[in-house]
Amino acid sequence: MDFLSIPTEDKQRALTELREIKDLFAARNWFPGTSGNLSIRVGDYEPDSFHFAITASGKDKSVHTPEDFLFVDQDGKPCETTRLKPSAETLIHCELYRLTGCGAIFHTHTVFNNVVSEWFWERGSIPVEGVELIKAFNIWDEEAHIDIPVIPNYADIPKIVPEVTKRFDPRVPGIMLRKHGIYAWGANAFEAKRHLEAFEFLFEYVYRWELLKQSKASI
Ligand SMILES: CSC[C@@H](O)[C@@H](O)C(=O)COP(=O)(O)O
Ligand SMILES: [Zn+2]
Repeated sequence: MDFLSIPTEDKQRALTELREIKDLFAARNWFPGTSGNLSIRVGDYEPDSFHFAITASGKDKSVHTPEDFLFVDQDGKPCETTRLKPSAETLIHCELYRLTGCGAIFHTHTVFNNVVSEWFWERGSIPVEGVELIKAFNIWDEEAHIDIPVIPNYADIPKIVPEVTKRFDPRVPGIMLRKHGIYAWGANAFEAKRHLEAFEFLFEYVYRWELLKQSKASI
């Protein structure tokens, strides 16, 4: 599908949703120091042809400006003439859309996600055992176990892309970049938000549980 044939109302709706999510997460301090990025796909999806709205790079995500978002294609190239630069991490969004066909991707840096990614770095994934909120990922087994993949955080973003491809797990709608942040996705903004919130809850749970286990072991 050609970008110009996507209805204007669909593009406007995506921008409004992005603005609302941006406000909400900014209020939770989920974008410290201009970190984080958000995207919502518009129009039809084919693995080699799709479009999405994404946050412009380096912006303070706690304020509104007319230059907060732009539209890019499956290669991360702007769809319209603009002086805005898409997020430096746009290629990670491109790869996640390609792999999943999802409708929205949200990325945040928090202290809890950073700390647990480092704590479990050598293991290659963050284990979560039997916590109720795993159900937010549509995993309904009793006492479910999940492993949230942790991948290296290279300065060169294109180098991260094959790591995403390699470690992507269709059962778990998120990937953690070591000491960097979580990428969570979903069929639409509602689902991606639910997934991101569940990941952040689980990271805090894991952090606190690990700490408790350590203090018990040292008594
Ligand atoms: C300013 S630290 C965070 C960045 O390096 C990056 O990881 C990030 O999440 C935001 O980059 P951006 O280009 O604004 O989308
Ligand atoms: Zn980041």
